[in-house]
Amino acid sequence: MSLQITIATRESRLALWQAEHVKALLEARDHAVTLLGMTTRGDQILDRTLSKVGGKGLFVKELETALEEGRADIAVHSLKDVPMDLPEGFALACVMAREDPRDAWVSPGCATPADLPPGAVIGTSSLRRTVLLRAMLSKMQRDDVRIEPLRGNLDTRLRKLDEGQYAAIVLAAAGLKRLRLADRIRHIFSSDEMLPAAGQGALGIETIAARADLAGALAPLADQSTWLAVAAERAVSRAMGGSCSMPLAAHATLEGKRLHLRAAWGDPEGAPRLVTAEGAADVHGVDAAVALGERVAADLRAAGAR
Ligand SMILES: NCc1[nH]cc(CCC(=O)O)c1CC(=O)O
Repeated sequence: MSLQITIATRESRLALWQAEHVKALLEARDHAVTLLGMTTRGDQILDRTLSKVGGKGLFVKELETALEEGRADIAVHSLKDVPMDLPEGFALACVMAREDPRDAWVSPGCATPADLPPGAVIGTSSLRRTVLLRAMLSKMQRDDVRIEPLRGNLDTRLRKLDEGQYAAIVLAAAGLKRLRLADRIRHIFSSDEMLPAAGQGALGIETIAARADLAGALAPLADQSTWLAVAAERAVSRAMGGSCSMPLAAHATLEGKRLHLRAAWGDPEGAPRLVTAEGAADVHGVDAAVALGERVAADLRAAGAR
């Protein structure tokens, strides 16, 4: 059955690309789709790091209000920005196939961190990237390198790099690839070098939980392997306190039915060291993926993560 579907979306270039992507997929199945663009608190606060102003919920609240008031039917999110527990009455109806989950190094002058000149400044505001970079730089005996805050949408961050405020910045490869900015990438960190954030690279579609009428339209967009991987990753985050503003990485990969999960935590104020944990399990459903995530989180805590 063909439906009339309105998509609530933020208005950054990346958010609009993602909403247009979902629109095209739904239109290909004969649904009539309209976009409802909106500005969120998270888009307006550009001068402070997100963890200090309330975290990622800031990017989804206004979209949820539009769903609640019936102004939109679905909201498209970068899954990384979606809180571990949605407010009562909302559901993550669909997780789509993941883009590249890794982090990218963007720098006009330095092919990798090893090329950084003395005293160089790297830009990032993510606590996860900060603790992972600190650990990496410490191993390289590069305590001279500074890591400084970098906020704003992708274009803003690239502009600040081009203006010379930073020697390099670290961004999600997925966002750069979606906006055809992959030519800016000098190096993609392997997950051994820099473990990705829970949900990085995946898109999630949120609805009011009661909207069973949308299930048929959304089912063809869902990707079961991504769903299992991100369920495990998000279970680590939830078990570690649920906050998205944690210096925490969690990344899972599926080989057949075998789900491998790794997690890392670093103390932003402490020594530049990482606490890590990993595990694997045969998964036939989301419960086993979540159980693996909880087990790895318990190991991470036992190893000293807070
Ligand atoms: N926090 C902002 C955000 N949310 C999702 C992405 C990238 C795309 C993705 O992970 O799907 C980004 C930009 C970045 O981290 O560089």
